[in-house]
Amino acid sequence: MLKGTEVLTTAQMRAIESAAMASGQVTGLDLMERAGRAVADQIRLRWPKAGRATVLCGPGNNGGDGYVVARLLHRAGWQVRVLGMDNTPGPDAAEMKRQWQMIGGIAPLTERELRNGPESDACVDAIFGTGLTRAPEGEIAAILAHLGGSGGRDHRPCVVSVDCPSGMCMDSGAMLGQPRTGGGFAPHARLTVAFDSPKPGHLIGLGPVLCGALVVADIGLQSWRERTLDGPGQRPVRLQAIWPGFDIPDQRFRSPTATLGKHSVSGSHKYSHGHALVLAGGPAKGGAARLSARAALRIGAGLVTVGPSREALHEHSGPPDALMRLAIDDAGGLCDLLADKRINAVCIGPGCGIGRAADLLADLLRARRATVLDADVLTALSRNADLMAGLHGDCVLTPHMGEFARLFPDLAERLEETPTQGPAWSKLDAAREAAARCGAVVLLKGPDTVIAHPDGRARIHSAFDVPWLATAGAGDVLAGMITGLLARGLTPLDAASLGTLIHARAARLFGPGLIADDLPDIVPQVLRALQKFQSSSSVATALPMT
Ligand SMILES: NC(=O)C1=CN([C@@H]2O[C@H](COP(=O)(O)OP(=O)(O)OC[C@H]3O[C@@H](n4cnc5c(N)ncnc54)[C@H](O)[C@@H]3O)[C@@H](O)[C@H]2O)[C@@H](O)CC1
Ligand SMILES: Nc1ncnc2c1ncn2[C@@H]1O[C@H](COP(=O)(O)OP(=O)(O)O)[C@@H](O)[C@H]1O
Ligand SMILES: [K+]
Repeated sequence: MLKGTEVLTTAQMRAIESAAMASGQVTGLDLMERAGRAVADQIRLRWPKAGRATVLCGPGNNGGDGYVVARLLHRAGWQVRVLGMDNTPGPDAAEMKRQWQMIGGIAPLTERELRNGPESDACVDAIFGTGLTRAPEGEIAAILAHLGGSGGRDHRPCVVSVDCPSGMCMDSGAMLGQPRTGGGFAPHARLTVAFDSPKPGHLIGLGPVLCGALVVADIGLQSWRERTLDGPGQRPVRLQAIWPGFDIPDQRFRSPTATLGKHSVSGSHKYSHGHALVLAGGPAKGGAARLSARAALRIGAGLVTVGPSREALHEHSGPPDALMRLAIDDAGGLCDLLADKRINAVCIGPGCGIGRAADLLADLLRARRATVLDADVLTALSRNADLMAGLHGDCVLTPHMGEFARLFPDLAERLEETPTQGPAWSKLDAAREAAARCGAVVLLKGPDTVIAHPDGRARIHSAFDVPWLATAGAGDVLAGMITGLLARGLTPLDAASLGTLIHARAARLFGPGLIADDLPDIVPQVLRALQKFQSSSSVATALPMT
């Protein structure tokens, strides 16, 4: 079952399995038996009454897992039909195949056999797992296309994928040989059982859609995971998932009795909770910045000031009354204001206007405050290499894919290419490369959000279940939340991660019909829930291996 929030690349997973087997304490056969058992157990959990299963076994160890599933389901009273390949797999899979052959036969793994065979309740997809290197072709491609029509939507069986939907690159969530946007052949699983830890592809790209429900099964590799990944020569940076189980990164934030900076709670006051400045734009542009400012207040910044141009100041006179307003005419005015060191976090971009954002940014960056850069300022940045060079480690950039393409066109182009080989270039790779290039935290938005730190640490948040979050102004609210958390003293990576988590949880709590204005006011409910269930939220982390 899902434990912790660590995300592993397929290379890391292989290294861990090899280390476990090299220790002599566990064999490849043991691991395969545990993997197959985990899948069979999940099937039996969902179909407590023995049914009919078709098990599709590929040429490698993923197929080996499939033969284990077939044997265990048969033992549990299921009617099992196996389709397999006429090849000689590695020794472990060969042994599992032999054990199955003592029970039943193996029909050829062809689309015709699959289509013409008796109906089944579950179709176990054990064709390819982490060993996929190129796009499936011919017969296998035809089988995957056939499975793509399943997922329980018609009379065909529910697909249960072993480790991943076959054909999917587990490092990127892309289907090899198919467009990134989907639409080609791909098995849509009802359930995917992955082993030890999720891989990036389960959480980004097409992965969350293709995998269906994801169960991560423990196959007893934890101690080798720690030794392998934390051992000598490894970079101490990890990839994490932000999801239920994600530990809130900062004690200061989650506990009302905790300390904040130097101040104990008994001596704490609004300034010890930080002062956030949200830079707004000219007339008729105030809404976006106001959304950000409200979110920063709700998430717990001690004070929030919104700073529009002088001629727009009167537009900001409405509620919330807790919000302070101050005209900021130009970069000089901003510098004067930032002489007050208590202003410790700034949000620039939402509703700011590209020209004004460009005018203010150089001085803002020189002031070295924790800064969230969103919307218009990202466009300004993309047009000015000097501004880009001024970014620093306390900056968080929050582009959606369109803004990202303006900032890093070459990285975005690579993401458009149809991948033909695994591991395919991914959104995770793109965000990491961007963060390393610009020296700031990059939060690349979408239903799959990737947050990357220049040192290689990265976090993934999947919000495929809240499509209603894609609504005008939701990004402005997110920028405000992160700014508020920066004001509270969280690091840029943690503020971006926690902001993303709270943002999606607020949307989930509200449900369909959400507009961006609703989000800040749901935050208190989310905060209460987070404090109550400190270890029950959702962010995934990946470890780059050198
Ligand atoms: N290594 C281990 O110890 C364990 C592995 N396990 C299972 O083993 C899987 C990985 O096994 P493998 O490394 O054997 O890899 P796979 O079983 O995923 O497939 C690899 C085989 O498919 C071939 N192949 C790759 N792409 C192809 C394509 N497009 N068309 C045709 N053939 C293609 C490869 O040449 C290789 O023969 C995991 O996903 C997991 O299911 C589990 O049993 C747990 C333990
Ligand atoms: N399909 C989706 N499912 C869930 N969340 C999404 C989806 N598309 C976008 N989001 C999220 O919604 C927010 C939209 O932000 P953004 O694109 O900046 O909108 P705006 O500029 O209108 O504020 C981001 O947090 C993004 O991650
Ligand atoms: K599979």
